[in-house]
Amino acid sequence: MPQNDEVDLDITNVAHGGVFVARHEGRVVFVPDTMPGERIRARITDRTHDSFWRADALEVLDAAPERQEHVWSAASIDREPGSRAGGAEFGHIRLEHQRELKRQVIVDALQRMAKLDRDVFVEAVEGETADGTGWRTRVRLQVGRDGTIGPFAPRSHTVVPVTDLPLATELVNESTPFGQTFPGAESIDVVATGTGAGHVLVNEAPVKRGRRTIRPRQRPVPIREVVGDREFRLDARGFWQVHRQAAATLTQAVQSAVDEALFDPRAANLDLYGGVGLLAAALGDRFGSTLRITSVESDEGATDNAAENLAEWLGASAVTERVERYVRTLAAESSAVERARLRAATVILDPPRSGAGRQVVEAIASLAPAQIVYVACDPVALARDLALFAERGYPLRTLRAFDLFPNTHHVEAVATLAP
Ligand SMILES: C[S@@+](CC[C@H](N)C(=O)[O-])C[C@H]1O[C@@H](n2cnc3c(N)ncnc32)[C@H](O)[C@@H]1O
Repeated sequence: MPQNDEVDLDITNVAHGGVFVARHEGRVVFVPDTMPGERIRARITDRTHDSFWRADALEVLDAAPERQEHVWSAASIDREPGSRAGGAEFGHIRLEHQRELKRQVIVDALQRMAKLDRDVFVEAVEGETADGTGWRTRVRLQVGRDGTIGPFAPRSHTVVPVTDLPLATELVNESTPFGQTFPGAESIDVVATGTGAGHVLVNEAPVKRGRRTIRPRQRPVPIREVVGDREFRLDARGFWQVHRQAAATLTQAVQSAVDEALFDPRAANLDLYGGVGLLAAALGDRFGSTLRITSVESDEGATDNAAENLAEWLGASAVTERVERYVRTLAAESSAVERARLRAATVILDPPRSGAGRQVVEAIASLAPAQIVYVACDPVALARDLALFAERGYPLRTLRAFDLFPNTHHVEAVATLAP
């Protein structure tokens, strides 16, 4: 019989964030490591919210037909919840069904937040492995008090030592110093480039000086990545798409998301949250040498690299600025000529997980561009921003989704918006 906080739960739905939904005593309970259609034994771990509780899955009583042995034994439900490795929340679900659940999360977010009845197909990337392993080119491992490295257990700061990283590429696994300790460090990043170089970067812990917390300055580690025939320079610690096929997949997706009829290479095109210029280059490769585009990014090192990566387009430039501020200034201070160029523009938008938000959406919409291509790594933030854009005259035209993060709950989407 279940004891104390232990309950038997029927799992009915998938929720955003890698957890699943059950009901208990009239409340929603969020549980990881299970899936819809299962009956599980769970332990309630968090009763602090009125509207929902959280629980850990302890044992599967009735398994769904889509359950498989976890692709990463370190994350298996056979382990105590606190010693399961985080970062592979869907690894116990067959890959096809993971995509179906991601589809449901997107469709649900669009319905709830944007009042849109829209289906979407979650596409596998070209050359994906049968079990969705071997794709991560970048991994951050946390360092425990004793210097041990590993991922955190989900929703905790407990480091789980591991001996392999199945989601990562072979080169990441070969480069990872499993079993070594890094006393005093906060984390290590293992980066394997598409050009075949493996890097281990040690991130020193921040130091306290009085009330201030000072992050040690890290020297840049220049690396190269290749997409098709094009080479990109970047810092190993800087942003780069994580799946070995992600940069190529998003390059093609953005190229085909742009409506040629609405595209003007000489307009004041924008690549917002531009990183090292990947998506500006995607437009340059599709629309040619006359392309005019400004890539806007808050990280100065990335912008320096973007300027070099985009050097072959005379009309391309890279600006270090927060997007909120950049678009607000454009909206407030552009001359009549600049405004006309902005009205003809295509705006690419690839924000971090939190999305663009109201301020950025309002400023972009007030520029009245010809079209917007929104690249999103969070379906809920995307749906919220789509609602804001639709209210301002930019309804959703096309939507594609890509499984760029197999065996995790994450999913990427590319949307085109136009009046
Ligand atoms: C999802 S990445 C996209 C990068 C690039 N489009 C690519 O595909 O490689 C988001 C980028 O936005 C930058 N960023 C985050 N918040 C920002 C902000 N408020 N303003 C400008 N850039 C920001 C990050 O440094 C990061 O490079």
